[in-house]
Parts: sequence; C-alpha cells; structure tokens
Amino acid sequence: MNSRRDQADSQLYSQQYARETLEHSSPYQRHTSGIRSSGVRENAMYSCLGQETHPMQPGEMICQFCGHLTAGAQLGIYQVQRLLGSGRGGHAYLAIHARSKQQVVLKLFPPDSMSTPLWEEARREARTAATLNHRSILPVFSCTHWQPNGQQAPGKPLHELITKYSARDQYLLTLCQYTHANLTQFIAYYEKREAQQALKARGISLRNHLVTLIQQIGSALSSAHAHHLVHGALLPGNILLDGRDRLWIADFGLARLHPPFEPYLAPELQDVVRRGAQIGHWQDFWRVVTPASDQYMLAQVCELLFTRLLSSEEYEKALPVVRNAAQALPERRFSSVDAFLHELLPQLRSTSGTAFPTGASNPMLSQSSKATSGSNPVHAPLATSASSHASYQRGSSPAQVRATTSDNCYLPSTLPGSAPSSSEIEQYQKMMNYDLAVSLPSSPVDEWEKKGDKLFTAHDYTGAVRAYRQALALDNYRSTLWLALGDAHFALEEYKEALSGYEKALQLNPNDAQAWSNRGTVLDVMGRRQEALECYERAEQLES
Ligand SMILES: Nc1ncnc2c1ncn2[C@@H]1O[C@H](COP(=O)(O)OP(=O)(O)OP(=O)(O)O)[C@@H](O)[C@H]1O
Repeated sequence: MNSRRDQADSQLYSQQYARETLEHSSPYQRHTSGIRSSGVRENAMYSCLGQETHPMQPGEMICQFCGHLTAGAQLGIYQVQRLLGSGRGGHAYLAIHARSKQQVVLKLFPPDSMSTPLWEEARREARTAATLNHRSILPVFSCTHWQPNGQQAPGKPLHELITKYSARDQYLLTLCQYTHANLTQFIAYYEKREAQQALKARGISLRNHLVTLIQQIGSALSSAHAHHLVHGALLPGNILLDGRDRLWIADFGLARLHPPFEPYLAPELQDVVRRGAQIGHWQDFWRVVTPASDQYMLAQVCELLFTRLLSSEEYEKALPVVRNAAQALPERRFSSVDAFLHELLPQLRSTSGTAFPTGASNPMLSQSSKATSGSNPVHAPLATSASSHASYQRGSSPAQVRATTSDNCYLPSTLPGSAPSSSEIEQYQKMMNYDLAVSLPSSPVDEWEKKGDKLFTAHDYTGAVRAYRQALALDNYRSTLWLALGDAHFALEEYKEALSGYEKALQLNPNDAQAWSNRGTVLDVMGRRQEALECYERAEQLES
C-alpha cells in the first residue's frame, strides 16, 4: 500500500472544513430516511431550492416557476441538498452520495435553443479535459442527458440514468467534486482588513499566495491548450479553491456553451457574440474561442486579484505585463499563457511593497469593498481603461492598449447567484483563517511527520506510529497525518486502527482518492467486500 507521503501537499483540507461540513449539513443530510423512490422526501413540505422557494406538487422534480430542483430530490444515488448558485447556463447544487455521504456538485443545464445543439461537443470536451488528469483541472465525473420525469432509479450511479438524447425537455446533468470556495469568495474574504491582518500576524504573504494560485491557473490552461482545449469562460466562479493553496479550473467544455460577460469577453469575440445573440445560437462563439482569448480572461482575473487584494506598490510592476496580455488585438498578446506568466511572475515577486495592504494603504480597498457586498467583482476592463495605458514592451511588438467598445448590453454584467452570501463569506472566512497557515515555515508537526515518514520507509512501523501520534498530538486536523497513521497500522496488520485512521483522514479531506482506496483495501482485508467496493468506486471517480 502506498502511503503517498509525496502527496502531502495535496491533502489540503482544513480543520475548519471538517467542522463546517458538520455544521452546514442540511436537514436533508441529517435525516436521509424517508426518501421515496420517486426521488423526493416522503411526508415533507415539497418546495423548490430556488432563491424564493415555491411549494411544489408531490413527485415533481423541477419547479415549474423557477426551474430549480426540489429540496431533497434524489437523482440516482445522489441526494440534492442545496443550491450553490446559478451561472450563465444552469444551476449548481450540493448533493451527497447516499451510501458514502460524499459531497458532490450536480449541475443542471436546462434545455436552451442557443446552446443545446452544442451539448454533445461539450460532453466530449469535458471528457477530454478529465482525461488530462491535470491537478488544476476539475474533472467532470459524469455528464449525461437527464429527464426530470423519467425513471430516477434511486441507488444507481448517475451515468446509468442516461437517456437517449432526443426529447425537448432533456437537461444536461453533470457531476463533479465539491470544493469549498470560488475566487469571488476568496477575494471577498481577503479584502477584509481583519483577514489581511490575521495573515500578516502569521508572517504570510498574500501576494505570494496569489502567485501560487496564478501559477496553477496558468498551468491548467497551458496543459489544456496543448491538447487543443480552450476554456472559453474563465470567470471567477469557475475558479475553485480548497481553502489552502489548491486551485482548480472548473467546467472545461461546459463553460464555453455560453459566452462570458464583460470584462471577460475578449474584444475579438464581441461581434461574434453580438451576432449569436441576434441569430439565436452560440455555435460560432464555440468555434472562435482561442488560447489567446483565454489569455485575455486570465489577464482580467489577474487584474481583479491585484487591484482588489494588493497595494498598488505591490502590483505596479506587474500591471504592464497584465495589460499586454489583455491587448485588444490577440496577435499583440503573448504567444501563450506560459509566455505571459513567464513575464508576469518575476514582476510580482520582485515588488517590494508591503505584503498585507490595509484599507488605508490600498487605494482600491474602499471602492472594492462596496462591490463585494452587492454583486460580482466589478473592475475596470483592462483593455478599456484608456487612462492607464501600459508601458510594457515585449520583443519587437510595442505595447498598445486599445479601447474596446463597451456596448455589449445583451449580456448582464452581474448574474444572480454569483455574489457570495454573507453565510458563504463567513464560512470561507473561518476556513481561510486556518488555511494559509500551510505557507508557514516547517513546524514541529512537520518535523514529527517527516520523522514518521522516515521510520515508515525504514520499515519501522511501530516507530512511525509513535511519530505520527506525536504529530497528531500537536495538530490532529491534518488529514495527511491520519492517512499516514492508517498506513503504519495497516503495515502492522492492525486493521481496526488502520480503518479508523483512514476514516479520520476522510472526515478532514473527503476528496482524497488515496484515503478512499486505502480504506477499501483495509475493508477488503476485514472481509467487508461490499463497503470496500464502494470505496474503490469513489477513489476511481476522484482519480478519473
Ligand atoms: N465543484 C464545485 N464546488 C463548489 N462550488 C461550485 C462547484 N461548481 C460550481 N460551484 C459554485 O456554484 C455556483 C454556480 O456555479 P455555476 O457553474 O452554475 O456558475 P458560475 O461558475 O458562477 O458561472 P458560469 O457557469 O456562468 O461560468 C458558483 O458560485 C460556483 O463557484
């Protein structure tokens, strides 16, 4: 069995996450009995999960008024808990796997004549993106057609609910891993002076953290581009975080079904989108997106992060580079996302400004705080900010920032559901408070963990158990330690203790494929075959 010590960095869930998971479990999670085969709760008030809930008829899965799923609806083996938000094409729901209680996200895209003809291509792209196995590309586990009033087959995996695509009321249904925050929530939290001060007190640099996040976005995009995949809508809601330093880009294939809104829409796509809105389909938009338009969106995301979270001294050297990536003419941008980041990151690292701007020192802060409370991140589109022309020069191509037209009024600049609610911000706030501590220099816990790993490698499993327990005495919310402890007990053939270690690890990090797989192995050894198979299934989903 592989202890996966080398994967320690990816085991990133926080102690707060574990608490939040319990605290935020909905009544549907706590009382899962009473689920009928029709997919909705028995003896319950039937209501939809929309912003304003409406009563619904027993057995109805989709609300006729707002198109949201019924509270507690069961789709195959997944039970829907709550609405996470709505995007350009559909709605995202938090759901749980009925047997393992694993949290997942179900996204439901209603039929819509502008994008439905592209669903097959979107499904293919989502599958291709998942096969890249890139650590910063969120894989879609399953992407099927689904009919609300068809046979729901509770207990079946989602892909077995697939129906032949023909009827008009077919929905597109996707399943992916649940993560704990998106970039909008991250920004909303770190704009707060207290959050920045808490980081400062720990000696953690928010700027360095942003570098880590941007690197991950760049790496995911580069890998996708190398495989002829373009994201097409790199919006903050599609950039997901685990609360520490892990980031995923979500919705490859799916995000591109609808054009992004300003300021993320690259100037070269505006005419196509305008025409698409007139003729009633997004097929041309689907075809004309390019790696250069992804680069443009990444530049917008960078500017959003810098202006909202850093002091101007911290990002002033980086800004011309960002503006070059957001040139109105794609041929004036960098040759690739890699080339962009190659120029950008040294400029960010070399700045000497304070790592933790306060409201007083950051001129953007008071303005952006207002934006946080109400709507999507609002910031000036790079290419339209004519007053801030870039002076960045790259190669022989002079930097030139062009004003773009901003008369794209057919797309909303803010979307319902995209702004974090105060409870989401609060949840994220608690989580992040702990999380960035991961950037701290090596601690006694790290030392004990390393010692445990060495002993494990030397086959001294009893010594390893002792070392891991020492580490856990200092920090028993670290999932990697519980996993390692489980491995050491397994090696000693102490299966009950091994199982308990894996279960603790999974409480803290339910998306750890290795912990699921190891739990399966120990259950197998204990003769609990059926439970073991469920664990393997979960591990495979997470690894696929
Ligand atoms: N896998 C996930 N884990 C956690 N939250 C998610 C996940 N996928 C989506 N969300 C959140 O659910 C909300 C709605 O997501 P959805 O994808 O429908 O729209 P969006 O990402 O905000 O915008 P768009 O789809 O238009 O690009 C967003 O806040 C998004 O961050």
